[in-house]
Amino acid sequence: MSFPWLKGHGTENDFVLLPDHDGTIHGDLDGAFVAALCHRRRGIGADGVMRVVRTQALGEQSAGEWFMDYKNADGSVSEMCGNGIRVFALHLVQEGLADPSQPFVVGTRDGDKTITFDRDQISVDMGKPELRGVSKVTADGRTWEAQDVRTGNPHAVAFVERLTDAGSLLVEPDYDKTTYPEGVNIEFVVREGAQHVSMRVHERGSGETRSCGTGACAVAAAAAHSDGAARPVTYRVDVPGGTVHVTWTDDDHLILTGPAEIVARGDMEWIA
Ligand SMILES: N[C@@H](CCC[C@H](N)C(=O)O)C(=O)O
Repeated sequence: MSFPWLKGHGTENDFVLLPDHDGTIHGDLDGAFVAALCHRRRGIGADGVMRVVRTQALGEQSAGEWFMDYKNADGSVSEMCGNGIRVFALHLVQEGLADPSQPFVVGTRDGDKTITFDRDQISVDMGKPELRGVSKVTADGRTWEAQDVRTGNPHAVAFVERLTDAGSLLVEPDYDKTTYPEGVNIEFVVREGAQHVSMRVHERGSGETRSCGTGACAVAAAAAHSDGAARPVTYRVDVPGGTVHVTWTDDDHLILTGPAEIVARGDMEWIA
């Protein structure tokens, strides 16, 4: 059986999109199938998969018609993906399923997210960050303190001198399993100037990726917190795949702004 699919990315965090509007094609979106699709050698290759499905068809609660059913490259479920939701929103707009002239809502496992288009930039209201305590992360034989930040999903943010300090990131850095029993996305951050940082990330369920939107939000919140910055404040966050901006508003919301691109579409027959 063939089914529609698309490939897209947001600052090179790349995704396979599976339109399944009524939830009749992909069942529960099997984790093993997602992992096979995402494999960089044996599959299509991606950091994650997003099923484009009606909220009602999944039985989820959302004010939005469309729900981002997101899974990581290893098939595990995550609550939220900041780059993915911009790609998802662009797809809805390109297919005439959402109107970019006004804000619209997309449902996620982290609740409803409001999307706003401004030419080639897409903004997502990511909600309120939660800054918890500090734990430790270890990579390439070195250990740093890391700020625990929740931006819908868990993050450990470590400020380092150089992005290369974290080594190859081919293996998952060590982290405090008591603080993060559900696993964690780990960001290594360098300060580049006032309200300007750069980062690398090792994502839970996907390994090192070229960008992470929820991670950029966690990094901006951790930097603003340690700077004692007055709100509203905007941080520029450089990632290996480009640049995003994060504004921490007066009313304590993080707004993630960046690009998105759909690069391919077609029908697929998965025969593996
Ligand atoms: N790349 C994403 C985050 C995807 C989910 C993450 N790996 C997790 O397991 O929480 C982003 O852009 O936010």
